Amino acid sequence: MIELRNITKKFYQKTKAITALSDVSLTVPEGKIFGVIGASGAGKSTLIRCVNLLEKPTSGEVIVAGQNLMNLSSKQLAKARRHIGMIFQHFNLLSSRTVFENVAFSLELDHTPKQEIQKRVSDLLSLVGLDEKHHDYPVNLSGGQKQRVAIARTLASNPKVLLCDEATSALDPATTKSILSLLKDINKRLNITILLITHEMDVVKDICDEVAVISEGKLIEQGAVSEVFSHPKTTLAKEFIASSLNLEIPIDYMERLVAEPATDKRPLLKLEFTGQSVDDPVLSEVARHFQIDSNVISARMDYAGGVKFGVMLIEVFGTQENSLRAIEFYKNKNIKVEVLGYV
Ligand SMILES: Nc1ncnc2c1ncn2[C@@H]1O[C@H](COP(=O)(O)OP(=O)(O)OP(=O)(O)O)[C@@H](O)[C@H]1O
Repeated sequence: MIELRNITKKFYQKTKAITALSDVSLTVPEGKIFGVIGASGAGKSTLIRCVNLLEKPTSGEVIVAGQNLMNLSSKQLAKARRHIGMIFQHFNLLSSRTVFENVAFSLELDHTPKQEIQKRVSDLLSLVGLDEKHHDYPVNLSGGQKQRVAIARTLASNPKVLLCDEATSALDPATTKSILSLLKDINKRLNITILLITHEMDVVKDICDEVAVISEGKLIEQGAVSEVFSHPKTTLAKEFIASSLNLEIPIDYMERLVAEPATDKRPLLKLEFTGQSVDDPVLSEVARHFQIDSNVISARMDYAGGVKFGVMLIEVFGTQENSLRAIEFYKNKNIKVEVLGYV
């Protein structure tokens, strides 16, 4: 549904050329959700803006729904863009129009009959969960509600493709979840292909089928989410995965933590489960084999694309010799073990 072929984008500032994208190629199959993740300045916004030619690539091809957008006249491009919806981090609603009028805007421009507009907008507002808000103005809505209006507005023109430019970055975690689940729902129900850019691995984990990692204008890794989570090849992909598994040592453990073993102290271990870790009941196996008891201090286990991964802090009770054997056992199961200290 979306194909970028060898896209390069250069910006020129006086005599200086900045290469924002360098030979980027990606394919998003129909009905899929594809995420592009990268740090600030990596080229994400430029990439997504190239898909509807808000930025014209310096070279390369942009093919959406079988049409090579680079070859179209401006009139043809305007028509093709109607099938490419876009939502933004800061919603971009018209503040002088009500929720209803914002969603109706593109239909009015199209001279859609009034009755039809009434029905279509009501259906869309119902779809995004805003039945009660027809006559409210954007200023009186929460961030999540504003993004729902923006989604309804873009759906009004029956897009085949939805581009999401950091659509949840201005929202709190709970609202982010609800908007992501709305996007997933739209993707499934209306078979709309979604390309999103984000700097948060959680967004990718929650809704994407496929992911590409962008760094300094280049796609350095891409594949199915399960594949990238289970076998990340680049350091950057590993860092993004680790960032979605951030676990901190609780303060009272931190206060007791020392670097060296002592008779009255127990090891505090961090166990990291990746897609390569063996999916066995390891805590109870360690208890049985090595007479080691484990106290789980905190844990964050998750699934992405059918792969279990996560991180766990455990306090280990047992002899020093058995603790070392348990650590070896975990390592043999491809679980990454770090001795954080002794508590
Ligand atoms: N209009 C422009 N003129 C000159 N340079 C630009 C322009 N737009 C982007 N750039 C440069 O291109 C590079 C990529 O920028 P881009 O905004 O695409 O990154 P990003 O990954 O979206 O970053 P962020 O997450 O901070 O928005 C940066 O070095 C940026 O300074």
